[in-house]
Amino acid sequence: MIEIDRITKVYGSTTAVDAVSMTAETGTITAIVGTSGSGKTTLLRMINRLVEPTSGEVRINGESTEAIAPHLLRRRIGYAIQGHGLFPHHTVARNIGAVPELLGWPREKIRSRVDELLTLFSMEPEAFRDRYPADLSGGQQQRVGVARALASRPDLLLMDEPFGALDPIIRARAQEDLRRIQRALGSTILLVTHDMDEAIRLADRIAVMDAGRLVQLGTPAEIIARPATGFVADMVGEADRPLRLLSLIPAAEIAEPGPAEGEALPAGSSLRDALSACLASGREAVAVTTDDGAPGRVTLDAIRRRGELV
Ligand SMILES: Nc1ncnc2c1ncn2[C@@H]1O[C@H](COP(=O)(O)OP(=O)(O)OP(=O)(O)O)[C@@H](O)[C@H]1O
Repeated sequence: MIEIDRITKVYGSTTAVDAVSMTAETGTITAIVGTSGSGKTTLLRMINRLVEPTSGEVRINGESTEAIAPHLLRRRIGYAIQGHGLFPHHTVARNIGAVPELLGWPREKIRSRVDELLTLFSMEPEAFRDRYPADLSGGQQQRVGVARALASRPDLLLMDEPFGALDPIIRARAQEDLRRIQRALGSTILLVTHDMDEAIRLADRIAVMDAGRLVQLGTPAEIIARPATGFVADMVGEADRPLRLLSLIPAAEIAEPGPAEGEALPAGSSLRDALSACLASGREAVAVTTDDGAPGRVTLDAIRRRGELV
């Protein structure tokens, strides 16, 4: 578990981060969201002590980070940033193996870890391990950057706008990959983003920052349905709130028995997908497959009721 306890950073007359407290459970993704200058990056960098806090404390599995030398701490905490920060003159394998090498892992163990991570990221080890960053696409470089941050099985992975430089299609794929890999490895991730859609898609919990303060911490559904302040409501986007809520609810959850015309929605579709399918086909209901595999349907009326915010 990660515990952040009244952490504060003051620069001259600016309080960049103002007594922020929050916890993140092991094996979860927490997204830190806020407008530019709200203190997200400063908060993240105080966790691995790239920025020294003015006051307050961070504990990782009960151990205060103050008690650990910063260079040792950073070997235990992965860090992935926008634009990946790969070493250009090192191969993919050396980039991914950089921290295990510092930790003195045996060569064979590093090699098998590199191959395991490349495979997890859908990059054939034979084809990629000896390439240099310049010979990869932007999306591949980004995957190698995240693989490097995960290589030593860190207690925690910090990510600062990791997908910021990617185009929307590659970005959506990178988000799906991250979620899949995070589940497979059970990693604990704190991720900074200014993109509320990204936070909603990826995070178990969202922390909203405004002017250095934490203004709300909750699940995506809580943040959308009950924004704590006008600022949070603005971040979610007033007009988009019902659609965003629908995107979090599986269609199977409100499926009812009965026939519907057309092909069934793929398993795992959300109510937003169901709404879209109804609108596109001009039908009042769409066929879905329920969790127990039986045929069912979701009606426009049911979607409308579920999307109400009051
Ligand atoms: N080294 C520094 N010296 C002085 N002020 C700083 C320093 N680093 C950050 N700040 C100030 O602290 C505040 C928070 O900055 P921070 O970079 O944490 O915000 P952010 O939410 O990550 O913004 P962005 O999304 O634009 O990266 C800003 O007002 C910034 O100008």
